[in-house]
Amino acid sequence: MKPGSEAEIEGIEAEIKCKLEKVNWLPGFYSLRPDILIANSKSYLDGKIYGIDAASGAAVSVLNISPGDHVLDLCAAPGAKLCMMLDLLGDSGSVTGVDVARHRLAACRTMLQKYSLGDRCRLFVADGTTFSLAPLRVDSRSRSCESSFEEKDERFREWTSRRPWKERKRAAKARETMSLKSVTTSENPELIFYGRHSGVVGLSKNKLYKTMSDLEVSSCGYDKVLVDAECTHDGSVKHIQKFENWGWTTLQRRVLDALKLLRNGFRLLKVGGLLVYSTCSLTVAQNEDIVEQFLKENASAELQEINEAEEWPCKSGRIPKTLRFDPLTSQTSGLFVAKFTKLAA
Ligand SMILES: C[S@@+](CC[C@H](N)C(=O)[O-])C[C@H]1O[C@@H](n2cnc3c(N)ncnc32)[C@H](O)[C@@H]1O
Repeated sequence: MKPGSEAEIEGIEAEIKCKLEKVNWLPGFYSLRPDILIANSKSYLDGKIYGIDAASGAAVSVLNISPGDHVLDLCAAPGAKLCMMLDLLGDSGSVTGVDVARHRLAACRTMLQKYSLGDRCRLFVADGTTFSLAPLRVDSRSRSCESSFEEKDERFREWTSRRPWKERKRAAKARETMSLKSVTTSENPELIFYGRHSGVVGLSKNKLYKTMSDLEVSSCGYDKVLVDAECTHDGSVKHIQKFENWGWTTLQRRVLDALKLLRNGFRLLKVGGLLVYSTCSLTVAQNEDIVEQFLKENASAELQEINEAEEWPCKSGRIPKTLRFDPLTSQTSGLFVAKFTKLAA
């Protein structure tokens, strides 16, 4: 439930004709009978309730988002976790959402606008395995992270969905080039949304597209990173049919992509920051094997205990400190969660 809407719970129950049962292990979460459809209800359309699996909510809460955090969501679309992160962030800090699928990220933008949550958010269509943009730290605390080069290029005005004709033409051309090359690595990520307090308004393009050196990342990188990697979705009953039709090659590709996403997410994390890696797959190949390989490669990565999980209806993964939610144990979709911190080199 959107924070602040709890007071209206009786009205919401009356409207959707169903009692909301508190999920007693996850604050702010309520469960509904599976036959209740909320998508057309007024409460949903007014943004008082969202539909998000409790295990996904748990993965976000593991990040321990606090006001002022600069958060990176490397696989953001369609955006349920991103919305929850923005809700937790309050009125300082920022969330940068990245996704390689433009149409999915556009749906995410619609959701942000529907829930009026986009104020501190920016969305980029980009490949998360190579994304390199720094968070925009505009508060006095971290001014030293800003570059001091002279800016001569034009500055971003407030976001409007009605883009000037010239700008739309430029964006369409950029998309065309991108699809021709079918890689985004050498191109600037495509900014498809930014909120009034995301740090983008008033900024020059040079500054927005400034990438971070490894040295800068240690102090100016993101405070929190979520890598909710694309997987074979076999932990979700809704998607299980798709998994049956996919083969060994799909699995191998997903494993490789997930490892690359995790590596890059971790590269962009500042020292002392937290990264959560999650997938909705139940396979060891997409979960524990990746964690194991990643820890082998990264002496500065430390797997963290998820203390909250003592109260949660989930099991330990095959590697201690990792978690697995599954439909039987947790009455949620399947989800694997691992939490890392970055140690000083
Ligand atoms: C499991 S979904 C993410 C769900 C999302 N976190 C949420 O809560 O709604 C995985 C997403 O990863 C995106 N993706 C796959 N490969 C990617 C890549 N290399 N870079 C960025 N996004 C990628 C897919 O387009 C998909 O939207």
